[in-house]
Amino acid sequence: MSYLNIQQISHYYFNQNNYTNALKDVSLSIEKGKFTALLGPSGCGKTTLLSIIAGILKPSEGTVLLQQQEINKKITSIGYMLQQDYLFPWKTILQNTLTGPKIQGELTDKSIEKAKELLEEVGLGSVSDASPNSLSGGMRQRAALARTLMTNPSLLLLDEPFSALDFQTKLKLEDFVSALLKEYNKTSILVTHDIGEAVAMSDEIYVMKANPGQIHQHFEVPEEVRNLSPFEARRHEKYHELFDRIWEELNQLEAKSKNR
Ligand SMILES: Nc1ncnc2c1ncn2[C@@H]1O[C@H](COP(=O)(O)OP(=O)(O)OP(=O)(O)O)[C@@H](O)[C@H]1O
Repeated sequence: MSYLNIQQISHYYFNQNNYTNALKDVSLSIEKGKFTALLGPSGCGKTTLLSIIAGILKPSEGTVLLQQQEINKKITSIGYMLQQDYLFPWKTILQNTLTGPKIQGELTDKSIEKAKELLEEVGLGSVSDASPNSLSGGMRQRAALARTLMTNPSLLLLDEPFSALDFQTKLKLEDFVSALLKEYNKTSILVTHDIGEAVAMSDEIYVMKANPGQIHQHFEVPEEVRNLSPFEARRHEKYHELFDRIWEELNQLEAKSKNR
C-alpha cells in the first residue's frame, strides 16, 4: 500500500435544486517523499480534491487513506501552503512561526529554538522580530512555509502558493521550496494551473478534466528533469518535451469541452 491512497472518490455539491458532480471516481496513490502536481482547467475539481485529502470536506463516495489511516478533521499531520500566506499582521515573524505549538499548548524553549532554526533555514533569521507587513511577498511565503514545517506535517498541500508572486520571485521561491522539501523528505501535493511549474517541480503529474472532475492522464517527470532544481529544469530539453505534451492534452480537452 502507498503512503497516500485516494480510492474511488466522487463528490457532489447540492445547491437548492441543482447539483454539480465535482469529482467522479478519482483514484490515485502517492509514495512517501514524492512531489505530485494536480493540473487542470478551472472547475475540474482540484480544490475539492485537496479539501477532501485535507479532511475538511467529506466525499460523497470513496475514502482517503494516509499511512493506512482514514483521513478525518482531527488529523493534524497535514500542512498547507496557500496562495495567501495568512500571517497574523499583529504578530512578529517568530510568533507567527510558533502558531502551531501555541494552539497545541506546546510553547516550550525547545519549540522556540526549533522555530528560530527554521527561520534561519528559510533565510529569515535576521527578521524574526519584524512584522509581516514589513516583508516582501516572497519573504512572507517563506515565513508561511516555516510556520507549516514547524508542525512537522506528514503531508503538505500546496494550493497555488506561488500564483500571487511576481515571476522572478516565483522562480526563486520554487527553487527554494523544492530544495527544502527534498531535504525534509516531505510528501507534497501541488495544485496549479501552471504547466511549467508542475513539470519543473514535480516527480509526477496528474492532469484532470472537468464536468465531471476526473483524472485524465498521469505523467512521470523524466529523471533528468527531476534531478535538477526547478530553475535549471526549465532549460532541459525533456522539460520542454513534457511541457508540450501536456499543453497538447489540455488544448484537446478544451476543444472537446467547447464542442459538447
Ligand atoms: N461549494 C460549492 N457549491 C457548489 N458547487 C461548487 C462548490 N465548490 C465548487 N463547486 C463546483 O465544483 C466544481 C469543481 O470546483 P473546484 O473549485 O474544486 O475546481 P478547481 O479545479 O479547483 O477550480 P479552480 O482552478 O478555478 O480553482 C466546479 O464546477 C465548481 O463550480
